[in-house]
Amino acid sequence: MTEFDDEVFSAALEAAGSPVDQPRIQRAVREILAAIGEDPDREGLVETPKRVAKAYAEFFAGLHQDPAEILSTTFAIDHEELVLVKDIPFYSTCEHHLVPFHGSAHIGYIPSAEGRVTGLSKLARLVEVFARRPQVQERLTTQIVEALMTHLQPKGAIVVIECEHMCMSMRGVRKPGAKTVTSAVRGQVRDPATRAEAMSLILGR
Ligand SMILES: Nc1nc2c(ncn2[C@@H]2O[C@H](COP(=O)(O)OP(=O)(O)OP(=O)(O)O)[C@@H](O)[C@H]2O)c(=O)[nH]1
Ligand SMILES: [Zn+2]
Repeated sequence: MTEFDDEVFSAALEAAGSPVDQPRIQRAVREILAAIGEDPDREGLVETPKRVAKAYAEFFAGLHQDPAEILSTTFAIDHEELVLVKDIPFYSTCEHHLVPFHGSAHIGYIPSAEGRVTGLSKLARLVEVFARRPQVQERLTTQIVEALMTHLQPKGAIVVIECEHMCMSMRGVRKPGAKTVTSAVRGQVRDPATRAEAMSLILGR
């Protein structure tokens, strides 16, 4: 967790009066500790249910945030071609195993005919809204591109996400380092030349 994430999400949770039921999570975590054969009352674990509840409120804060609000700030700029923010790092939680998957998102769009664009940071915030939920990578990718299309009404958009899934690294098949890449492309970015330009900008390190 970077300092940036900590700062942004603690502030967001406080402001929103987090609707995550932390006492309920605490009770469940205490049960899990007992179920694995640990002593939930030993010194090192006594505060753990509280810490986990707080962490879960942060991991799943996106369930209570509205993408429309994030993309509501737009301004007109005379730019009719691709705008791309790449290498946006993020952490999400696999909905099958409740362990992290993490990696980078790359988001591009071609502004609407009126040249309405949003602030670049809003694209990174959009990733956080959908990543901070129980997720699968394909849905995360689609939700981001659909939110862009709905709320910015651009001529087209592309989202590419590259992740390592801890459920494939630390358990199960145990293949650390394996990367999953997903993409979703809409509107004019589907045009082969535009799509190729976007992909070369994304992949050119
Ligand atoms: N398509 C997709 N699959 C995912 C994602 N995250 C986790 N999975 C997969 O979800 C599947 C769940 O499979 P199950 O057979 O129900 O669960 P499991 O017995 O824990 O599976 P293993 O991981 O193979 O041990 C696994 O193959 C995971 O790799 C994701 O974001 N997208
Ligand atoms: Zn998983």
